[in-house]
Formats: sequence, C-alpha cells, structure tokens
Amino acid sequence: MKKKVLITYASRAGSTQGIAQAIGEVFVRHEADVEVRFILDIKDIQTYDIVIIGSPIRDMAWLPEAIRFINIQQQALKHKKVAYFIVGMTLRENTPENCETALHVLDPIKQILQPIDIGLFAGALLRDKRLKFIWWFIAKITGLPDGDFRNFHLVREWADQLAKRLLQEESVPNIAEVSTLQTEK
Ligand SMILES: Cc1cc2nc3c(=O)[nH]c(=O)nc-3n(C[C@H](O)[C@H](O)[C@H](O)COP(=O)(O)O)c2cc1C
Repeated sequence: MKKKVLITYASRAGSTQGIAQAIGEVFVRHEADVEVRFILDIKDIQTYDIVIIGSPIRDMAWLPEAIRFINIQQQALKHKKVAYFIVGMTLRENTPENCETALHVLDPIKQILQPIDIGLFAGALLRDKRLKFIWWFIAKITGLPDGDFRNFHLVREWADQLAKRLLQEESVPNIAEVSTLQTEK
C-alpha cells in the first residue's frame, strides 16, 4: 500500500510553499500518496505515515505557527516518521556557521522529538504584494538582500534521499520506536 505523506508548511510570502511543493513532487515520483498543505489548515495527522514540516526563519526563529503545530501534535508525531525543513536568507551561503545558527530555530522543540532529517534551504525575499512593506523594510534594515535564492536542485536532491530512506527502507525506526526497543527486555 502507498505510504501517506503530509508535507506541511508555514509561510508568510509564499517561498516556503514553493519548496514544500517541490518536495511533494519528489515523493509523488517515489509513488507516495502525498498532500502538501498549509500548516494552519491541518487539524488531524492520524492518517499519515510520514510528516514533513517546514517553516521560514523570521528574526532568528521559526514561525510561531510551526512551533505551535509541533507542540499540539507532539503525541501523534511520536508515531510517525518526521522530518523538518528550515528556509532562510542566511542559508544562501551554505557555511557551517550559518547552518548551525539556522538549526537553533529548532531549540524550542528539540525536546519533543528527534526528526529523521532536517533540510536547510535558502529562501526568497521579494518586494511583492505577498510581503507587507513593513516586513520587507525590517528585513532590509537587518541586512538581508532582495532576491530568490531558492535552489530547487538541492531541495529535490534532499527530498529524493529522504524518500529513498523513508519509503524504500521499511525499517527506519523513529526515535519513539528506538526508545521502546531499548527499554524492552
Ligand atoms: C521580517 C523578516 C525577518 C527575517 N529574518 C530572517 C532571519 O532571521 N534569518 C534568515 O535566515 N532569514 C530571515 N528572513 C528571510 C526569510 O526566512 C525568507 O525570506 C523566507 O524565504 C521567507 O519565507 P516565506 O516566503 O515562505 O514567508 C527574514 C525575512 C523577513 C521578511
């Protein structure tokens, strides 16, 4: 039977949605049953086998709705294969320092569950109607450049590796399963 995959994203100006869709297309090619949905539209995740959660960074933090989603769904997520992806303008330069800084956005939820993988992707900052002027202005004064720095080749490569791990290897245990295995005598 096809695995059910939810790719859910927080987004304010649309660029993270584009990345979520690209990930979804890769999972479809791997014959998964895929839904790509806005995080605020998801109430119940019981039916999914795999959940991939993404959010852009704003002011060094994941969007609050992404953190809230993981807090609310934490019990259900413990029974799924879970991966995260982080989108940020600082990630346009793929240095170890920038990656480490970006990973700190997960600090508020790191006790909740260990994801199977974390994708780190450059985002986009475009002066268009989806981004309110005030936010664009704040981003500018913090030194972020305009432009679309998303690298869909890297996104697809990450998604392809993840899909191979999660869909083809039946026995990738998640952390909840590992701790059960360790405590079973
Ligand atoms: C107000 C504001 C603050 C931002 N702060 C950060 C930041 O701290 N670190 C970072 O890497 N990118 C930051 N960004 C860039 C966004 O993460 C990037 O533009 C992302 O692609 C936006 O995603 P969205 O189009 O899905 O909303 C910021 C953007 C805005 C508008």
